[in-house]
Amino acid sequence: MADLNDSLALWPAPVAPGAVDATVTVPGSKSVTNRALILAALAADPGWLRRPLRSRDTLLMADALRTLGIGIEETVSSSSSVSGLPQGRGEAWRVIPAALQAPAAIDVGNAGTVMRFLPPLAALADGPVVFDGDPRSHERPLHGVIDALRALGARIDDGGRGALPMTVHGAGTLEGGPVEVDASSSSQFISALLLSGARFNQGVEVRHTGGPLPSMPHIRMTVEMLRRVGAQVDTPESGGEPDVWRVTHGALLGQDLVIEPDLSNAQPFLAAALVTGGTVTIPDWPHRTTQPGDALREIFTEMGGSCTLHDHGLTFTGSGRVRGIDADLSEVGELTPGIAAVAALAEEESVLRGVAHLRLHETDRLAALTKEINGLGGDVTETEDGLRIRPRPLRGGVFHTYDDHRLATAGAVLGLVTEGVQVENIATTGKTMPEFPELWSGMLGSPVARD
Ligand SMILES: O=C(O)C1=C[C@@H](OP(=O)(O)O)[C@@H](O)[C@H](O)C1
Ligand SMILES: C=C(OP(=O)(O)O)C(=O)O
Repeated sequence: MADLNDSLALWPAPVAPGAVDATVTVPGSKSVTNRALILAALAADPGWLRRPLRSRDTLLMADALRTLGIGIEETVSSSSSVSGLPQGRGEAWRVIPAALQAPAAIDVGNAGTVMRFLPPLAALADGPVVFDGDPRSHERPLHGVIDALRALGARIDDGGRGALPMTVHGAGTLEGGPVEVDASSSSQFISALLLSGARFNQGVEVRHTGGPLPSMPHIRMTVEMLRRVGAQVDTPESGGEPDVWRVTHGALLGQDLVIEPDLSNAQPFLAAALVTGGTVTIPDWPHRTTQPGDALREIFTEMGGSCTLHDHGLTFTGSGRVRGIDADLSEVGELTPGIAAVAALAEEESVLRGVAHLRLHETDRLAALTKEINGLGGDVTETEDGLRIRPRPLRGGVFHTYDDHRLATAGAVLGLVTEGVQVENIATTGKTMPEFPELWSGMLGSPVARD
């Protein structure tokens, strides 16, 4: 698969001149921003998103909602309107809900959140909504959303593929009610149905059937954000049945929400501290959060660092030693590429488990990490549900990224301590962090390296 991409630009990954020592302000969370946009669009009154992430995935979501008739106005708000926000960082989106318009055509790019969270909302529009995206979006699982919406009363034309492209024939309302979904290939099936569920006539009761459900923190994020806008949500954790989530029909409130920094996008910077024996501070690290990236405090501590959560953020310090890890990453799958990069630089073997579903992410992440780390001289083997990584001295070479932002940042981490790593298409980080090259150079105290 690498050869197809060889024509894309190569980015010479900078080698760290020594232990890094930096403060890195990470942009807003993709997962929180795209949930907040959906909830604001479905609310009974206007709302605000402060410090939203502006990246390919969130701009696709905002554009799609605009196409459906939702007003989204961008403003640069002054610090006075949000207490505690420094001047100049207060960009905000004002979201003005409206009746959902169709016909409409939506580009999902390769954003799981867009391709899965929007179809339930489109079923509430009055007419056909066509969904399409990058070639990879046709391969990513969507059957859970399609089958569930059909069972809840929607008409969907997917040519029998159970995947994109497809047309959701919105009827203005959706009956809703109980539905079974096998969400073992993506937690986003559950989140998608819950996010719009309060607007279905009977609400929604989603029962997961099938193998282990990945990415539980992301489902908790959905539940918590729904409750914040006034939805009544029953969950296994609140005394309900295992694997069953229920959202009661009702109006959602417009809210004023400050988006947390994206802790999964903080990962490469924390990894930089770990592999160089340096220190990185991430301002505004939340003291309580549902983001899976919060698990990095524990995971990277086990891998050799230490951290302090203080009033201004998180400070993470590497010890100069990088330890191997044996970890079940099913709850935090999106952290796997970054953990794999660190593991390739460790002193002992690592085994990463519980992440078979990563084969269906932006790319087949297990195959891509194996091929690319081994291409630099590493020793990675794919297991049934993850990776076995035996550290070996690495050498320079091209690190292909397969349009996967997290492969690109993983390559940058390897390049910090390996001369001559060239990351192909660093611009693919624009999916969730367009400013990655600048932030990386800034962390290293050097001018911006551009592809
Ligand atoms: O709901 C979300 O915002 C996400 C859920 C997870 O998806 P999967 O459960 O498909 O892994 C995660 O990997 C993705 O990056 C974001
Ligand atoms: C899997 C990811 O994204 P998506 O929302 O497209 O599923 C990711 O960001 O690691």
